[in-house]
Amino acid sequence: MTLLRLETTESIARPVAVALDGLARGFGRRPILDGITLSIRAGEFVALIGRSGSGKSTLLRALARLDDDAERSGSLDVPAKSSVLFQDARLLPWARVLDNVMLGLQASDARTRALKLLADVGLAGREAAWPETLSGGEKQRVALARSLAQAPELLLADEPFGALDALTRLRMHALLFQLIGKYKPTVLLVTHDVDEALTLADRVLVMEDGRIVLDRTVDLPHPRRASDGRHENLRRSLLAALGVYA
Ligand SMILES: Nc1ncnc2c1ncn2[C@@H]1O[C@H](COP(=O)(O)OP(=O)(O)OP(=O)(O)O)[C@@H](O)[C@H]1O
Repeated sequence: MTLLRLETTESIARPVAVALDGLARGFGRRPILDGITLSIRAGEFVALIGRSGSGKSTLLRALARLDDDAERSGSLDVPAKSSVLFQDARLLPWARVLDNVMLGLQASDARTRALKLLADVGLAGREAAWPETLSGGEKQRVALARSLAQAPELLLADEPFGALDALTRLRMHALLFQLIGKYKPTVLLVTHDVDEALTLADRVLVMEDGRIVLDRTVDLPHPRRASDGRHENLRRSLLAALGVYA
């Protein structure tokens, strides 16, 4: 009971990492984000789900400041240090694994840091490998190591496991959860997968037509169990918000 009260106090005290106020984006006057107001606390793990075309990637790109081509209004406050993890690992094919992870690192301890991150993702000993010799899951491990090596305050992940087989995806969930616990960035994960969102996130947002139509806290202990009744109820309400009735 005491522990519960302490955790609640801590979450209230945590500073806001991401603040959006009336954020709107469009292309050629076509509105895609329709005035989103949202705040995410430091260290919070937020999953964003929604139908295809609802605007999830557009929102993520706005947070990553990768949307110079869009018509824009509203305000956006995000941490200076953020990293983006995409569905494809986007490794440089001409650079070995270690050099891929060290890419863009300025600090004198860049090599040590990259080696540590590669060990964290289970790729110790593969530092000299070329990207083309890695499996899809291994490539995403390198991409995850590269993202975390930047010590991001905000990790933005756009369907990072979408192209992986089901078993590899489950293993990546466990790895991501473990590393987020260790490095504690704020996370926004875009996914189509309600179960992925419920396995990992503290909070799930459902997006539709450029708006957040549902914002649910996932107040369930880890590891999350689909057999838990509250888990199942939450799953159903998220699916219903997506227009799917289970
Ligand atoms: N650079 C762009 N120029 C024009 N239209 C764009 C651009 N980027 C996105 N859009 C449009 O914005 C809408 C939302 O796209 P977005 O990629 O954000 O959706 P999404 O929810 O991430 O979809 P999915 O789940 O299929 O990836 C789509 O209709 C898309 O065509």
